[in-house]
Amino acid sequence: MDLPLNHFKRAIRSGQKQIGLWSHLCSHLSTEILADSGFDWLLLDMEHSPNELPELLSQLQAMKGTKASAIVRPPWNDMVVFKRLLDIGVMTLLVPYVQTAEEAANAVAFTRYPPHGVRGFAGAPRASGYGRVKDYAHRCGEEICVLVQVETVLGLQNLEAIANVDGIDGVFIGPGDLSAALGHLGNPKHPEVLAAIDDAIARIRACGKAPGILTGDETLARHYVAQGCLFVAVGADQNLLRDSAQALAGRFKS
Ligand SMILES: O=C(O)C(=O)C[C@H](O)[C@@H](O)CO
Repeated sequence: MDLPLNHFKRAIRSGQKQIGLWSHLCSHLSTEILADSGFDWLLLDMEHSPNELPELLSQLQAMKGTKASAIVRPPWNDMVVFKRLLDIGVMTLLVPYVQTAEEAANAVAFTRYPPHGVRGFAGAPRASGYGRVKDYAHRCGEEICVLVQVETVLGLQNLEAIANVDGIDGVFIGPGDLSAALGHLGNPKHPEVLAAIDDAIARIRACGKAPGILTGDETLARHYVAQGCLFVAVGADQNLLRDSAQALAGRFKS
């Protein structure tokens, strides 16, 4: 068996935009439906959704063979969590709350086997096709993609240092947390936040790395694509479900 290719990593490396959807629902059934809906990637969230390893594994299985790439956001920049996610076959990680180059370098090291990093070795994990991918241990670093999330003032100050860390493939700006950090909690469309995001996108691009973002506002999403964001989440599954369920009920009950 050959090492599986990371289509998302290859796409952002070659400058192709990737449109995604944020997934909070923690369900292999809804993930299976979403994965064949036309999105390039789905973000399976462990930071702000009640996803644990068994649910996540079912969602990865549901996405197998679909056109959408799985990106997993672990709850924290944590070696042990990364090791378990990589073993079950996660190929792309979005690491929250990275503020310094050192934290970015740690995130990369957690995904690489020695001597390039500190990932613990498992004999035949799911990621290696249960041992059928013979060169998995030596080659997996080529396909593993590390995206870091910058969402604080300190992170913005260190943006170039973070983006330039070897092994960092992209930098995602967290508009929600960044707006809070800039004193505009709950208002990611405040002019100061929008200006900071545009500036960050340009700086990430200047480092030759892929910028990414999330917004449910279609006009803003198109603006971010035009600014050069290469991976843009344009909505979230729980909001789609909430809005369409509420609208359907409303049409009959009002
Ligand atoms: O700061 C942000 O914005 C994010 O990190 C995304 C949030 O977690 C959330 O809006 C996802 O629904």
